[in-house]
Amino acid sequence: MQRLNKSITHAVDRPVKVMQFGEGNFLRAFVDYIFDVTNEKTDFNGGVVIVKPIEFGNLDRFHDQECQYTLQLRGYENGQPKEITRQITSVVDAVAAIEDYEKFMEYGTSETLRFIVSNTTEAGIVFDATDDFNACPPKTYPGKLTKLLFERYKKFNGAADKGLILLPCELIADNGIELKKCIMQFIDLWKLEDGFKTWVNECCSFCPTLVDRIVPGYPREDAEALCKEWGYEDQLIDRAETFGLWVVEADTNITLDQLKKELPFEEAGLNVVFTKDHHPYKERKVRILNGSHTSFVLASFLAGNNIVRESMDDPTIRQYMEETLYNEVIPTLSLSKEDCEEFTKAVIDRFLNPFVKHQLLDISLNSVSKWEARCLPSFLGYVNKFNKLPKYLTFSIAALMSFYTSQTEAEFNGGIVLQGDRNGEKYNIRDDKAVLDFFKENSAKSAAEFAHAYLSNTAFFGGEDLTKVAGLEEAITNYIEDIRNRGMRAVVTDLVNA
Ligand SMILES: NC(=O)c1ccc[n+]([C@@H]2O[C@H](COP(=O)([O-])OP(=O)(O)OC[C@H]3O[C@@H](n4cnc5c(N)ncnc54)[C@H](O)[C@@H]3O)[C@@H](O)[C@H]2O)c1
Ligand SMILES: O=P(O)(O)OC[C@@H](O)[C@@H](O)[C@H](O)[C@H](O)CO
Repeated sequence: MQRLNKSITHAVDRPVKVMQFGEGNFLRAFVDYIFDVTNEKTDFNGGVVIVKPIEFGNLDRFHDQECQYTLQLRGYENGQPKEITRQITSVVDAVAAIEDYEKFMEYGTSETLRFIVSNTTEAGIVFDATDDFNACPPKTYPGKLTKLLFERYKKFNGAADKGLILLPCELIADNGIELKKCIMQFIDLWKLEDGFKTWVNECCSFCPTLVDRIVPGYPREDAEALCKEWGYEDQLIDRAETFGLWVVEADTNITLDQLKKELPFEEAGLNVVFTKDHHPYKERKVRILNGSHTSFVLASFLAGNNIVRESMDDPTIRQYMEETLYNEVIPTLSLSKEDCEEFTKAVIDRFLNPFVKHQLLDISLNSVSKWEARCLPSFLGYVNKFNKLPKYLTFSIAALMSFYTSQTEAEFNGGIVLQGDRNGEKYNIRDDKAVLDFFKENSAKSAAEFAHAYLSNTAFFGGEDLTKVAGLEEAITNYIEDIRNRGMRAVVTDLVNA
């Protein structure tokens, strides 16, 4: 069978206007789709060049099919099933920042470039004082970007119209502001000239954004049948839900009107909100949708489920999930109860999407930092507001600790994971090395010692010592002991019935 290529998709040659750091499933199902539709429906006419920002992995799959790929969006809209299968042609090239450094810089300093998007996971936007300006490229994402901007500033003699608009998609708080902060730190560390600092400050826009689309990615089970049906081979098939929302905040260097004009997403009929304040959208999404994932997924997995949809069909987990959101998360949010309840209802419908097989183990990646970012604010908000422990959010800590229980290391995708045991079946626990080392060392201890070690580890809870929360250590100790003795299914069933 022929490999997908430009002659099949009839891709049009377009100038590179967008540079995208990250080649993962999410950006391809979201940002590249958005630019693809915008190219079709408006005169935007911009290509995306994908940059692989880290050493890991290679871009052969992209080059083998001239960066073309098929995206399948599936879900329900107004009670009716909806499916969009679309050949994405917006990506015009893919380069590795390390291996293809010169080409990467060529794109970075091209006349036509105007936007930078990124999704480098929660680990990407960091300042590291050991990063080196003279390295080609510097090792961190913000370090690479600082050097790229500097080369651009030099090449165009600081021309104001050669500044860039940065649209980071990472799910961290104030992603645009954090990214700019890191760049400013690198400018100071590397003693780059004042004119450059002024150019970055005045001619580049760092727009915080919030993204929302559930992307399970490559459909392993169906890929062969799909390729047969389409009549071509595609190693980059991507699958996601039909729902998608991008909230983009204008920074002070650009007006909302100019941003809308430069990014004609509204004209293209896309669900993009341009706003002066993205915070309410972010709080609602991260605390309700992501917080819900992080609080029920580990318990659900240990209770025997494998995907989100199956968890929603499990009455015990469904009740766990709904009571967490309605009784414990929503009362801690700043938006109105009505607004939050409407959003929650929509999230439940999205979790029920029969076409999306979202693996619990995929969501479980890096759960310790996710609990801190997505659940801790609701947990502490509830304790402060009601002066008691929230039943389910408290239990979710014990579920996380049970899921992370292991002394066995294994190799996975070139890295080290811990191997958990679900009734004799092995599963991978994937997180930062320091987190895995902690659980390897502590998870075999008595329930009381394990609970004390975890809750008092302030690095896991934004500097908070959770042993100071009245009754928490005892509650977690009891849950852990109970789960060890009777298994997750029995304990979680009793929990929802209590
Ligand atoms: N999958 C979803 O449903 C979904 C939805 C919304 C947001 N997200 C966000 O997307 C991210 C994961 O993306 P994905 O699902 O496409 O996974 P992925 O593993 O396919 O992609 C991750 C990307 O991040 C890059 N990366 C990883 N560590 C990095 C580092 N330290 N510095 C620079 N780049 C780094 C990788 O090169 C890769 O391009 C997560 O941060 C998640 O919050 C995912
Ligand atoms: O992608 P992660 O690993 O950061 O988090 C897992 C899920 O909560 C997440 O992917 C959601 O499905 C997504 O954020 C929805 O927009």
